[in-house]
Amino acid sequence: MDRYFVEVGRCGADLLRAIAVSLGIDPEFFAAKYTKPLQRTQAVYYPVQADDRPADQFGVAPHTDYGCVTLLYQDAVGGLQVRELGSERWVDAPFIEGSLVVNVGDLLARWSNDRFRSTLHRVINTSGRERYSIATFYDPDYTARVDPADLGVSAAEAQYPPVAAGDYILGRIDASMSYRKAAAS
Ligand SMILES: O=C(O)CCC(=O)C(=O)O
Ligand SMILES: [Fe+2]
Repeated sequence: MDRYFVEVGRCGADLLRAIAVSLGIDPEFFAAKYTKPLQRTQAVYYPVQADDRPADQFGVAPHTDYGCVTLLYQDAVGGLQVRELGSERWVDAPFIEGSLVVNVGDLLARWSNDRFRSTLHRVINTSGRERYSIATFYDPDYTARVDPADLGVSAAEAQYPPVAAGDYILGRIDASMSYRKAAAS
């Protein structure tokens, strides 16, 4: 797992170079924002879900990830679905040997002024088998300034003010926790 953590982080850094090139900015732009990245790599276990489960029972309920990019390794069981933009359609993201699924998160959407859009996704494991995945949230330094202007967004176009990456991500985590607490009380 230690080795996976390091290698998947390298993969995330390469991916961000490609994203920088696609935005027409310095390929090393993100490297300077990832000197002590907020990288969380976690294994997730999904028990078997019954065929007659309630409609609101998910392995993971529909959500977007909070940060910049998520690199997901999944096993061959399947169950990950992504929502097609502009439609109500859930599309399977099946296991492909030797591949990682990449999700754009809300912070990259914000940074790029929505040129990159975050991907709504969910997991429903109706395979009858247990499922495992390893999700890596590859996010910038806590103090990295996330300013759309640095990604070539003009002041007139910018929809989001600058924010520190860690403040944004922690704010989102706190909000989801208080929502859960409120729902439980
Ligand atoms: O395990 C998966 O396939 C997805 C996990 C996920 O979406 C998440 O942890 O944010
Ligand atoms: Fe996710």
